[in-house]
Amino acid sequence: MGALYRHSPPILAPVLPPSPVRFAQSGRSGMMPTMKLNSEQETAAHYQGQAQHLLVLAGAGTGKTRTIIGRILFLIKQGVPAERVLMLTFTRRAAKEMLLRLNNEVGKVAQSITAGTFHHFCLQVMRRVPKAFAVEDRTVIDRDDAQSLLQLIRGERLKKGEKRDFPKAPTILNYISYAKNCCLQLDDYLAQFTELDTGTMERLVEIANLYEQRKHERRYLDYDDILHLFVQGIETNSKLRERIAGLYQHVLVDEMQDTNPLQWRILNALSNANLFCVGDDAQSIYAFRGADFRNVHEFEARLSNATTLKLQENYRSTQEILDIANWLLQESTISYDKELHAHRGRGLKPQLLDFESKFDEAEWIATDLQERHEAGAAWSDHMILVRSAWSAKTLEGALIERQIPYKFVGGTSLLEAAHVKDLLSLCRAAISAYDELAWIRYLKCWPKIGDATAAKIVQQLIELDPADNPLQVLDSALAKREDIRQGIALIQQYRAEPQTALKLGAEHLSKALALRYDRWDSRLADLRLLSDLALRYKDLLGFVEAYTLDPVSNSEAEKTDQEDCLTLITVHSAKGTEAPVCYCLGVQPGMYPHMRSLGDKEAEEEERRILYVALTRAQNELLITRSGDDNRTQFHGGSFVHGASSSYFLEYLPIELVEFKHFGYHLGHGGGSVLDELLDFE
Ligand SMILES: Nc1ncnc2c1ncn2[C@@H]1O[C@H](COP(=O)(O)OP(=O)(O)OP(=O)(O)O)[C@@H](O)[C@H]1O
Repeated sequence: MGALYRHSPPILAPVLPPSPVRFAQSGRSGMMPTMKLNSEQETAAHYQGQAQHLLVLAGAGTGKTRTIIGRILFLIKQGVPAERVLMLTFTRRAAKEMLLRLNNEVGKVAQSITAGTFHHFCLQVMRRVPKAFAVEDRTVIDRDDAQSLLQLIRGERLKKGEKRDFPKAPTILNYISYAKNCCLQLDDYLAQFTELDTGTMERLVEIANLYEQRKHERRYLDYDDILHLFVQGIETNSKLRERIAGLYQHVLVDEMQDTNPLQWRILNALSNANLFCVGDDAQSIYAFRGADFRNVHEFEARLSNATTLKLQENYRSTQEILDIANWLLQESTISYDKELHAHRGRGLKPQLLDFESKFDEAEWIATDLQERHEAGAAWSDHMILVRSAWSAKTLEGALIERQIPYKFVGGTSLLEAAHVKDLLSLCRAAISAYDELAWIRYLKCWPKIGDATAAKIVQQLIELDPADNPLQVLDSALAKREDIRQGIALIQQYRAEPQTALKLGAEHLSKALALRYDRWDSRLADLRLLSDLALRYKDLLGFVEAYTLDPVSNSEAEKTDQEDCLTLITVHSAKGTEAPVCYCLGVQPGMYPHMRSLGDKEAEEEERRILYVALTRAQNELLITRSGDDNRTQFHGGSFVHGASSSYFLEYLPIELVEFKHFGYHLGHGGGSVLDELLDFE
């Protein structure tokens, strides 16, 4: 248990409403509070019309989360047992937040709802009936491990001369993953979407087949296998499908625009239930993972008895902020058919700020933040949106220099840190004798164990009968290494108490790792944090799987301890978030759209949607900053002109939509140039 949030303990005490309403036919006693919905939201949340399936097509900030929660509250009020409700979200964080809000509204009954990502849900089902899906004893591996395995096979199969120009392991994994999520055969996918020559394609398919075989032998499941095997299981076994589909009366899906064709097949299999899918086609930004927003556009055509409702009233932002977002979508060749209206009315014009260099840009933002804070604003009222962790480096430098507290969301995940992976390897090795990657990593943590010894032991482990304990192998092959044996024995003993297992495992590994890593004390603190996160899990496998599927970022894990701080966030992590003051950093040519997508119309469109997500996070103030620190970019009549990027999204931005300032290098912070007065010269 544990990957989903079904039986987690109540996180917040239930808040009782002023005017109690009894549950209708559920037989439960309890209070039913009212949550304010506008008429569009209410029409969707309280829908009782003819259609069985509902698509709620909603713009940014129009209350999608509120509407899904409103729907669940309504269903419970109508007597639908909470355990018959399945809620599928895009991230674990979203599921957790929604359950918290439901918990606040209806108390403990919320814990009976099944909620999580598609991957969590499928894995949870497969763990209940492993034989039916042929996933007994299979360990989930993350992308890093999947890459290591592919790299191993690539190294074995390719001759020396071949290696240099052949696609690398991460690229091969992307191909395999994309083809699986889009339900395509790998060779068809390669022929259709890549320009590889026939020979390379054949070798690649051969390597991919070996990868599948090796995963099978080592009893691994990679992320895509989870969905793939689930779909295979339910589509080939009608009894199984009926049993699973029969569990739920209502299936609610958040961020529908980011579902892929494989996920669509899962929804299709569950469509005996009533589907309630919420999405925004203008926020579809995961095409690189196979997301297909036709799942939204073709919803009614693909399902019989389906209808669409719209939410267009935005509660987050002022009209000036929405005007620029609306303009951005209108410029597209795709018809998003969306015009956001601000419920809050008018406010401040967004600012478009040009800097000579990214250093000026970072300095200016840091100063601006400091001034706002000194004037009484909380740090947490501010959010800075960036394309990638890398593009935020200069800004981070400026924040650190001025001691501005911030948390980074979307950065390196805690589970990607080497020492954390070491501890998880110990856990995985103790759980499965066949987990080659985990065993090699764990064994090599210890002094005097190199590749050759580790490989020898792994070979013996792989030949072990499933009923045997791997400790037998250690006893004979490493008789004198009590340190190595003890780690495995400890974890095996505490498998049902993950928090204790991780705590004792970390202490035990300290003996080996303290010599290996610098700043061991701070690394040990990460390991303790991991053990704290395991508190609400009932078994170690559940914990390891949940966090392998959706790694927690350092900053997310620390969030509870952080007091007031600003948020630095990648746009891909920013969906569903908002802040009174938002800075969109680096919105210059070459970034929106990104250089690498130029010329590919679909990819450029996705870049437009990324910018749309970024702009629509702001509640009161939006500051769009850009810097032209390379010589290819020059200031020219209100917008940048960039040789390689005529499709720059803000190239023809109507100047009246923003308050424009250009900060010359010599001007410093706080002033535009008198030359700006020439900007409206026709
Ligand atoms: N009916 C309402 N009355 C008051 N405030 C509302 C209402 N509906 C939504 N809001 C507020 O509007 C903001 C945006 O809502 P929410 O985050 O649910 O939107 P969303 O559609 O999921 O946005 P996005 O997809 O852009 O992340 C939140 O602060 C929410 O509390």
